[in-house]
This record gives sequence, structure tokens and C-alpha cells, in this order.
Amino acid sequence: MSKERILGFKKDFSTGAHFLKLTYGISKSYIYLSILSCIINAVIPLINIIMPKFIIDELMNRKRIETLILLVAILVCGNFILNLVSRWLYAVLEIKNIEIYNGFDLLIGKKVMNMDFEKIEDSEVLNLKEQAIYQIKNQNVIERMISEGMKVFTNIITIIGLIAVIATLDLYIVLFIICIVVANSLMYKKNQEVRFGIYKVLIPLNRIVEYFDGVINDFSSGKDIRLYNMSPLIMKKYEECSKESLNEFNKMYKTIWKYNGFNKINLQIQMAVVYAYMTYKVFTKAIGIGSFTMYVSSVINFSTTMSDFSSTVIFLRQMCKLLEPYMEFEQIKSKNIEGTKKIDDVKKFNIEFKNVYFKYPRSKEYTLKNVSIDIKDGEKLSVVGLNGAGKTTFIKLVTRLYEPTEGEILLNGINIKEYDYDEYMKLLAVVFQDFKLMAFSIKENIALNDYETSKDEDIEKALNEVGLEDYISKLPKGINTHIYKTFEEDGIEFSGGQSQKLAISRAVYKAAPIVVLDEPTAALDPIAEFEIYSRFNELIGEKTAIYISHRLSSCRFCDRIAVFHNGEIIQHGTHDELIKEQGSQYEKMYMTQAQYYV
Ligand SMILES: Nc1ncnc2c1ncn2[C@@H]1O[C@H](COP(=O)(O)OP(=O)(O)OP(=O)(O)O)[C@@H](O)[C@H]1O
Repeated sequence: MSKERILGFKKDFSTGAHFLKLTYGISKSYIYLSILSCIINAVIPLINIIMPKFIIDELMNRKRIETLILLVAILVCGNFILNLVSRWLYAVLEIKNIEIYNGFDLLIGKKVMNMDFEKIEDSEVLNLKEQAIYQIKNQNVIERMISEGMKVFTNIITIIGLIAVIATLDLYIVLFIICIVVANSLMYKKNQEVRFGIYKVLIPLNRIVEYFDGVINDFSSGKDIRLYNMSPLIMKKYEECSKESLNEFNKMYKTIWKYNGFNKINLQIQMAVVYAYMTYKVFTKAIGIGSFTMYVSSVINFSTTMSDFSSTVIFLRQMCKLLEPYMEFEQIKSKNIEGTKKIDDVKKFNIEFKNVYFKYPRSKEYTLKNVSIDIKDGEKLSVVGLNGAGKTTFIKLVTRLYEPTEGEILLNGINIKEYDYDEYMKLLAVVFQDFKLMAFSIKENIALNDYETSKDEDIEKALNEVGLEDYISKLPKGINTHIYKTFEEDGIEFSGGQSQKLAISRAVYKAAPIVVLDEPTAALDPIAEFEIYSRFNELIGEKTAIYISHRLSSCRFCDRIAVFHNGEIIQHGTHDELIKEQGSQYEKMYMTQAQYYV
């Protein structure tokens, strides 16, 4: 065997062992029950091959009634008990399969949620994730691998038993069968290569189809689809995709059909040779009728089990290949876990950007260039600038969603990436412009992981601070009302502004020392916006705050303003200082907005 083949075997073996370990981690009993099922399934055919020989021999020779009854009873009871246990195990393992499937689903979900943020928009990682998920979810690879893996053991036990039976006649017939099985296995291997090769083509297509499925079923896309009549365009793209995948399936099944035909012809030749050989043995009186039935059935079973064994091994190796993307996906390292420094009992939080440059992954251009700014503890910094100036990106760096490409961000003089990620996150209360509310209750949306221990008064207080308490207290289920109707018929659909208030209340409830708000009032009506601003100091208190807004009048609430332009800070100072700089970016933006109000 070539070195390459040995390495290939080793790799597949370690993939198989890894998944077995993961499966064992999800359900230990699954493995033990599967082994038991293998043993029972291997013994059943052996009983049915050996016992009829003894019955026929007894009928042909001594014809003792008690012995015949005993032999038939062993055959019937043995079959009954073993089949009963086998069926019971089958049912138990079916349920366990769901547990295993759900377990892997959770493992993938956990990995995705803990992965560095930049990775979840990286198309290479997305393709890898799709491949990993596709094989496990759509192809049931884990379930099939485990059941097929167990089949290999069943086959080995059966093969050993059958060789022992056939060896009492002669071993040439075993060699003949092995030759037929090898020829069929080669065909099967080709067959499987074609079958699994198709997934390389199908996976990118599947991502597109899933995207369209998502768009079609997404409530929030519904408005644009109707108003811009996007349906023909979406349907056209959808149909193109589905045509392409149909073509691929067509090609695949044509090739498979040819291989299957070859296999069937081989099996017929084998059957003819076996019957001719055994009949010859009976004619030459080398064996009796009882042995004839036992040997024919043993040889045919040997052939089927060997074919089954070799095709299962080939199939398993294919499964291991299909699981390689999962292994690769699983091994994606997260930079976030590298920081270990504890935040201790620090009470003051100074943030400093030192010559920070930043490029998005796979982007050629810098989105932030040489950004240096010092945000003192308790200071309220307003970040302003034109669309695309880099304001949200600046926030994404403070919140460790991305790491600077060059330069560093310091918290109390220490690079933020050195701090333990979870502890650092506890310092931040952030509301992004594209915040997400979940289809959970209002209380769960605000308290999140603390929802079981959180006090209703604290939730109500947070809602009160953003002006939502009155509205929510009138709902029949109050803070236990579900958001959206996804899971509860009486779930609530908040307006854009109400949703934004709720997102702000989540940050208020968190009571973290650093508050980051990205256009927190963009969806609010003028009165609600005024209320939020009037309470701004109350809401933020002594905390350090970074705050993005396009409504420059709101900058009055902040101690300092940083003006971003093309990824750089081109001005910073108080409103009074910046407005005096005639012709400056800030003055232009402020005056342009102000003219609508006079
Ligand atoms: N994930 C991303 N990958 C690549 N480029 C990005 C990504 N997110 C934003 N950008 C680019 O970075 C630049 C700055 O975007 P950013 O969202 O920081 O601007 P902004 O000042 O917050 O804009 P707005 O006022 O419109 O919200 C834009 O040119 C944008 O296209």
C-alpha cells in the first residue's frame, strides 16, 4: 500500500475517532447500545444459517422427533428473542439519534456564537460553515456514520462466523467471492465518488437557495419585495439555481446507473458459479442436502456481507471526507479567548485610541486611518461625520468586534485585547443602529442571561427610563409579553421607535460603566427623542459614553465632539469650539441641519 494511501486511511480513522469522541460526549449510552445492537445483528444470520443444516440433517437421517422439536425451538425462540431485542434497540437508537443530531446542532451554534465577529462575515468561513452544517443537517452524516460504523463491526463478526462455516468445505470458494467483491467494491467506490462529488457543486448553490428562502420568508423583506415588485427577479434567480442543481443530479444518476448495472451482472455470475459448484459437490457425494443448504446460504451470505463490509468502509471513508469541513470549522481559532487579564475592582475607565489603522478583512482600503483620541473616565464623546466616515467602525473596535490592523486601543493604559473577553464585555452597554430584538419575552430581551434571577422592578425601572413602562404595563402579560408573533399568538410587534427604546432599556438595565450608543434615537419621534436627550445625563450618569448621532443638536449633551471624515478624525473639541471654525466640516454639517429649523 502506498504511503499516501496509508496516510489517507490514518486521516479518515482519526476523523472517525474524533466524531466518535464527540458523540460519546453527547450521549455515552448511545455508543454502548449501538455495540450491543451490532452483536445481536451479527448473531441473527448465523443462527439462521447453521440451525437449518441440523434440522435438515436430522430429517434426512435419524428423524428423532424430540431432537427436531428442540432444534426448531432453538431456531424459533432464538430468532424471536434476538429480533425482539434488536427491534427494541432500533427504537431506542432512533430516539438517541435525535439527541445526537441536536447535540451537534448545539455544538455548531455555540461555535458560531463564540467565533470572532469578523469571521462570520468572511465568505470563506461562511462557505466552510455551510459545508459543515450541510453535511450534518441535510445529509445526516453523523447518524449515518455511526450506524454504518456499527455495521462494520456487525459485518466483521458475521464474516468470521461464515468463514469458519465455509472453511469446513474449502476455501477456494471464499477466494472466488473475494474477487467478485473487490470488482464490485471498485465500482461502488467510483459510484460514491460521483455521488459525493456533487456536493461540492451543490453547497454554493444551496447557500444561494437558502438566502432566497430567507428573503422570501423574512417579514422585514416583505415590504420591499411588494413595493418594488421584486418577486419576478427573485423567482428568476431561484429557478436558475434550481435548474443548475437538477442538471447536476441528472449527470450524477446517469453515471450511477451504469455502475449499478455492472454490479448486478457480477452478482448473477457469482450466483450461477456458487450453485454449479455446490451441485457438483452433492453429485460427487462430498456433501449432503443439509450441508448443501448451509453452504449455499453461507456463501451467498458471505458474499453479501463482504460486499456490505467493503461498501460500508468506502462509504465511511467518504463520510469522513464530508466531515473534514466540520473539523476545519471547529478548529477556527478565536482571538477573543487570548486575553486573560482580569478587570479587578477598577472604578475608573479611560479609553485611548493610539494611532489606530483599520482595514476590514479582505478589504484593500483602510476604513480608519491614524485615529488617536483619549476618552477620559466619565466623559461623554459625540462621534459625528458623513455616511461611511467610519463612525460605526470606530465603535466596533472599542467593542472588540474587530481588532485594529495597526496601533492599539488602551483601557486604563492596557491594550484592550489583553483583558479577559467576557470581563471586558461586562464593562460595555452598547446599542447599535442595527440592534436585534429576539422572539423572547420583553423581560428576557432586557435581562438576557440574568432573566431568571432578575427582579421585575429593575426591568420596569429600565423601561421607565426610556419611556416605555406605561405602554408595556398596559399589555395583558406586561413584561412577560413575547416580542413578535413567531412563537406566541399574542406576541407584540413594536414600532421602530418602540423597538429602539427597548434596545436602549437593555443597555440601561445592564448598568455597565461604559455606554456606547450608535444613533440611539434615529427611529424615535421628536418628542421621544427630546425625552431621551433630556434624560441623557440621568440615563448615562457618571459613566463614560461614546455616542454617534447624525442630529448634531444632540451633541450639546456631550463634553466633546470628534468629527470623522474618510476614516480620520479631522476635528475634535466642544460644540462651541468647533462651530467657531468657519468652513470646517462640523460647521457645515451643523449649519446645513440648522437651516431647516429656522
Ligand atoms: N463589514 C464590512 N466590511 C467591509 N467594509 C465595511 C464593512 N462595514 C463597513 N464597511 C465600510 O467601512 C466604511 C465605514 O463604514 P461605517 O459603518 O463605519 O460608517 P459610518 O460612519 O458609521 O456610516 P453611517 O453614518 O452611514 O452609519 C464604509 O465605506 C463601509 O462601506
